[in-house]
Amino acid sequence: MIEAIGLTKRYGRTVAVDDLSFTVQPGRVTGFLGPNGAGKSTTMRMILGLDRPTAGRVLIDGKPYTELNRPLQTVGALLDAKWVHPNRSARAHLRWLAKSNNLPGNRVDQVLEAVGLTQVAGKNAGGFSLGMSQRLGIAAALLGDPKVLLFDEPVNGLDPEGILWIRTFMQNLAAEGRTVLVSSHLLSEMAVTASELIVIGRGKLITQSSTQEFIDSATGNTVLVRSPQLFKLGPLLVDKGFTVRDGADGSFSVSGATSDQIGDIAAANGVVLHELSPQRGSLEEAFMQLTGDAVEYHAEIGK
Ligand SMILES: Nc1ncnc2c1ncn2[C@@H]1O[C@H](COP(=O)(O)OP(=O)(O)OP(=O)(O)O)[C@@H](O)[C@H]1O
Repeated sequence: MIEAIGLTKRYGRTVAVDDLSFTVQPGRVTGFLGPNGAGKSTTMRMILGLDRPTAGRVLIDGKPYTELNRPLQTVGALLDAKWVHPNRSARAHLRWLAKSNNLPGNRVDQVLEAVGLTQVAGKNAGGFSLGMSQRLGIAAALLGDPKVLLFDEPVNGLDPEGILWIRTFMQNLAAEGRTVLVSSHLLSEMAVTASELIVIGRGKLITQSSTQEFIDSATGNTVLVRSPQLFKLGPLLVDKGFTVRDGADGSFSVSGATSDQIGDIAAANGVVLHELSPQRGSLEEAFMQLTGDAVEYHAEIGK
């Protein structure tokens, strides 16, 4: 478990992290979301003892990182995947890491296998694609078999196959009972990866909730309805107290009703439906609304 309590970091006059409190539970993937500059990386660095909080604290299984007896066996992190000696093979890189951290050498082949790099373990890591480098970074994070794992923007720049691989891998790590915290500024990716979300903006907590709750509160319940008999259906829906708005191409947008309710009313009144679709597309918009004021740099239109 990770616990941040009033965590604060100032760089001169910049408040990168501002009185942030949250908990990250084991057994699930927790997404750490926020626009660029929100303070995600700074928070992760403080969790890992790479930066000192100006105020507050952050604990891993009840202790600050600097007080952990076996840090690499407690927490593993993927911060910058390109951090590897270019002329060293993947296996040599991991052996060196294992040796310098007093970790058993037999873990190297286990973690190479776990991330699917066994076949290329003898090749120079400098020639690895971004996806392979990410896998090597994850292998390094897993060397100490830690119960807590942090991933900072792990899918940035990856192709769809690489994204899917990392997503599944993180979910499997959580299913093993580990604590998995993954930062991203991509809400749509987090929506399918994480079951819990911590959303920050300008260093402050905006919300911590389950992903489902976040999506439900973000999207509301608007349903798009297309029918050649909208003139008949519209008044029926209004009578039931639902709000009906004209949409594009002669469609309706209905608020306050589920698609089941609308379908039932249509069927009971012999109304033909051509489309009945719950609108979930506004997830990114909801994220923008929530974090909009918290974006550090807005693009200046017209420049
Ligand atoms: N070493 C530093 N010195 C001064 N300011 C810093 C330093 N590190 C971060 N900041 C500032 O702190 C704020 C938060 O930055 P941080 O990198 O933690 O955000 P982030 O959410 O990880 O953003 P991104 O998604 O762009 O990586 C920004 O205003 C940034 O400019």
